[in-house]
Amino acid sequence: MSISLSHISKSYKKVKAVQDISFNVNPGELFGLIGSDGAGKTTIFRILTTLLIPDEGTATVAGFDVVKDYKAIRKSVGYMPGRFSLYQDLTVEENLTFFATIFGTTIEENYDLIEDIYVQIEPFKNRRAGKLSGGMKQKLALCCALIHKPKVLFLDEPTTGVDPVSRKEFWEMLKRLQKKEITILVSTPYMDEAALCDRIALIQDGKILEIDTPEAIVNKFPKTIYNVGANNMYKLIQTLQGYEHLYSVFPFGEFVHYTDKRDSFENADLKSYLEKAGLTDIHIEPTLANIEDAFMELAR
Ligand SMILES: Nc1ncnc2c1ncn2[C@@H]1O[C@H](COP(=O)(O)OP(=O)(O)OP(=O)(O)O)[C@@H](O)[C@H]1O
Repeated sequence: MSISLSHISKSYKKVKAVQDISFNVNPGELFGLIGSDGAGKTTIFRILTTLLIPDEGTATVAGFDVVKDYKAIRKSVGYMPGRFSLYQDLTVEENLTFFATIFGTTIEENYDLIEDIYVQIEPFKNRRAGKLSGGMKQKLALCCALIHKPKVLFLDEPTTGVDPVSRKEFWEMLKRLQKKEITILVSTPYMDEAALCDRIALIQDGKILEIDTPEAIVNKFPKTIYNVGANNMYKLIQTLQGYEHLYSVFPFGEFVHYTDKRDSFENADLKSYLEKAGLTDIHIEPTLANIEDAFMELAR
């Protein structure tokens, strides 16, 4: 097992940040921690990277105990924290040299691991990190986390605040790194990114709601979902919330995702209810559940 947590809990005074968390990550796996702000993701990362001691439970990374073997872990892992991992006043090249030096290595020694990513920021190697775009900062931070060839890579919300094109490129980079036998634990609040992981843990209020492959989590969704659209989205949601057969309704792009309490749902019933409320251009059709639907259902 590359990462193993067993009944980990941590509180900050009265705030129970994580409660009784257990999961394992297999060698070479790309494992996602999926949850919104305050779910406890950063606390888990800080425990696994030995920056925080858990109140209860045990955890190992690359076979080392996070409390007893903290020095060995620090040498074996790469950590890209959500914010502030770069020295803003140092240039791109100086940041990378700094991280290589503190790990007793050089850029040349492990260049093959970062080459794909570094070539994209090399034209700006003399620019200060503080003057880079979000996407470039993220690539540099990833290079810095990789420069000592870690066995396990921790990426805490690496794509938050990054544009959609850079996000896509970033995930393609992670897939390539995975082929180089690096185990990756990544957190994200973006549900579309969850589908790109081998397995995910859905986390809310410091507790795990579910752990499985993204496909299995979606397949377990217990109800048929309908895409419902109409001329006025706000009024549509309000009207649906007043419908006696409603089970759930969530906005989803140009439609809402609607589920019904009944086993035998009739399109026509819902359509006439919406028409009576004055809505027009009504559209109702079954659709497939996604991770966000599964998350909402588990969080109910
Ligand atoms: N140093 C601290 N002191 C007090 N409370 C804290 C501290 N750090 C985190 N918390 C609280 O613990 C809970 C979990 O926070 P954590 O940062 O682990 O979540 P997160 O999922 O990483 O979210 P975010 O993306 O907002 O960092 C939150 O309620 C947060 O407010």
